[in-house]
Amino acid sequence: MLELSAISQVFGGVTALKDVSFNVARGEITGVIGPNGAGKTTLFNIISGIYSQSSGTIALEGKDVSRATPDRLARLGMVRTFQNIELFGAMTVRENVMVGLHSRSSSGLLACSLKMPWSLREEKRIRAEALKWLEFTGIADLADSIAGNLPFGKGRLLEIARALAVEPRIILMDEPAAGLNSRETLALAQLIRRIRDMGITIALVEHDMELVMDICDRIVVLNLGMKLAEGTPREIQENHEVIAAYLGDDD
Ligand SMILES: Nc1ncnc2c1ncn2[C@@H]1O[C@H](COP(=O)(O)OP(=O)(O)OP(=O)(O)O)[C@@H](O)[C@H]1O
Repeated sequence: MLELSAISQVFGGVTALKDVSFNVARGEITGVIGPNGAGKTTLFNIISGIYSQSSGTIALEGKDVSRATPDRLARLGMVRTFQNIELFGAMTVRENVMVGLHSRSSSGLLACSLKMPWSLREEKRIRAEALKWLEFTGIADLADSIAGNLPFGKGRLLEIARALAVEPRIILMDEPAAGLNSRETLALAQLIRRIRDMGITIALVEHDMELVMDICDRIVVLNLGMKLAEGTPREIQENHEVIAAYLGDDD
């Protein structure tokens, strides 16, 4: 689904990533883990088109997307969520999801805001579609609440609902469990599995080891900017180099 080949990133004199290669398999949950400063965020910013890597290539479903912008990646079916949730705080929960749907609709945001007759029908369809994704993520009862007033955990679910609404083929999740309590983290694990079971590929960066070991089909471990190991959760848990890297981490 997603192929990374020899990705390197140098910031000034600092090598943040060196020759990192791995594949994210279609229909699987792939976790990227590693001690602080390992290069996880940098790698995610490169994959999602926010940074342009110093060298190396990226292919999405066989298409070269090495220098693709986030917009182009979204058109090709790749979306991401952020560690620091990015929502339209003054809009309602439902409107936040509708924004993504409008960007794909035929009548567009302008026609809808002018309330053109054909766009009213489209608007109704989009409202219903948005509600469907709020139901899927379990926050439909909050549809008319102002997004900026949501508790953090619900905000994260809204961000995921908005990402799903554009019907991506792959979702990148940047620390989806950050800031969640243990009950919310368990619910998130179930939600992520349900997304995978719909056939959507998932790649995530995450610090919560229990969550990663629980939900990931495969795990890639970065350390000091390099790929240290790759395998099933069990293989990673038993890998001595991985254990040593984490014991050396004072996180
Ligand atoms: N914009 C930047 N400019 C300079 N150096 C950077 C930049 N971004 C990251 N780095 C450096 O690259 C290395 C990898 O950082 P990165 O944030 O990707 O690690 P990480 O694995 O995400 O860490 P954490 O788990 O703490 O979030 C670090 O040494 C960091 O200081």
